[in-house]
Amino acid sequence: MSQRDNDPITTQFTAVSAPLLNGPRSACVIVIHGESLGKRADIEDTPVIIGRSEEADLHIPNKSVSRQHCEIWRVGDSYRLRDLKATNRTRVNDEPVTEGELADGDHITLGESVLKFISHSSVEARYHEEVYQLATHDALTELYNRRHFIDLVDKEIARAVRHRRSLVMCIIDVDHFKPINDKYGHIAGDGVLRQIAGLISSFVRGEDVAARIGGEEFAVLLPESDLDAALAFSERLREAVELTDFVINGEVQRMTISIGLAAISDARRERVPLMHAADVALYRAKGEGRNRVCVES
Ligand SMILES: Nc1nc2c(ncn2[C@@H]2O[C@H](COP(=O)(O)OP(=O)(O)OP(=O)(O)O)[C@@H](O)[C@H]2O)c(=O)[nH]1
Repeated sequence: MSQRDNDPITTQFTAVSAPLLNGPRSACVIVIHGESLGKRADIEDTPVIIGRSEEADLHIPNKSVSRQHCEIWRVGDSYRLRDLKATNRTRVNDEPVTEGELADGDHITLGESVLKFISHSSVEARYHEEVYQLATHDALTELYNRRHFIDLVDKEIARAVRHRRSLVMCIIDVDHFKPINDKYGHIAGDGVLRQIAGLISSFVRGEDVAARIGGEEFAVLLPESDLDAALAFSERLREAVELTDFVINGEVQRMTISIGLAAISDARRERVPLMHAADVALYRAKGEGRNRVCVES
């Protein structure tokens, strides 16, 4: 170490770390106040619709926001906003607008929510992205957390019902997990949960939504899957966990999971009955001996 390194008044050179440079490259809008805080939409080649509708590109589920409140699109190097005849007219920097060009840092007010327009990659955009990541993901497994999963399930159910598409909920619970904690400790238990989450991630497709919804409970929502496809997915995952060597403190342990499945139907067009049905199936899988997949028809 040189003298300079020890000098408390010398500023040390710091290379800008990669994550800071890898922030969003396009313009984006970020919710900075109100419902959906931290949510972001990038504005690329297609217009971005912001509103309360579950199908809006940036979905803000608050009554003060119209179903389709405003849209933002790119024209060459500039970005424009148009109010979509919202009940609470869109305001930019507190002025009501019908249509106009946006400038970096503009505040867009939609009812009780405030969004910020950021025209290019910036440290601030990265900061908001990290806040959003923390708010929506489970720190241990990096899967979605329960709260965000619930938001996404509501959105996917609305879409499936509207387009008359199938959708299946899988609830996954680790079998006899408590003895692992008791024998090896909580930190080793966390490692097992991370490994199981990794297996779940490796089995899901791009449109599937995987989350950790409780201590040793996970869920996967399979849009556009019927029960046969969901059953095949669940069996593959169950078998992969069963065949995995979990090395804990140098000892090989085998683990199993139980899975409950339920598809949307006329009686299950909302999240609560759908998740309840998958839970009933999971409970049956546990009761019938664990390490199995059960379906609630
Ligand atoms: N390591 C770790 N353990 C957790 C976490 N969250 C919950 N647990 C533990 O998960 C265990 C769940 O135990 P139980 O609900 O009795 O279930 P189980 O032993 O898996 O038994 P079955 O589900 O009936 O097969 C408890 O020991 C909890 O302390 C966590 O974040 N990390």
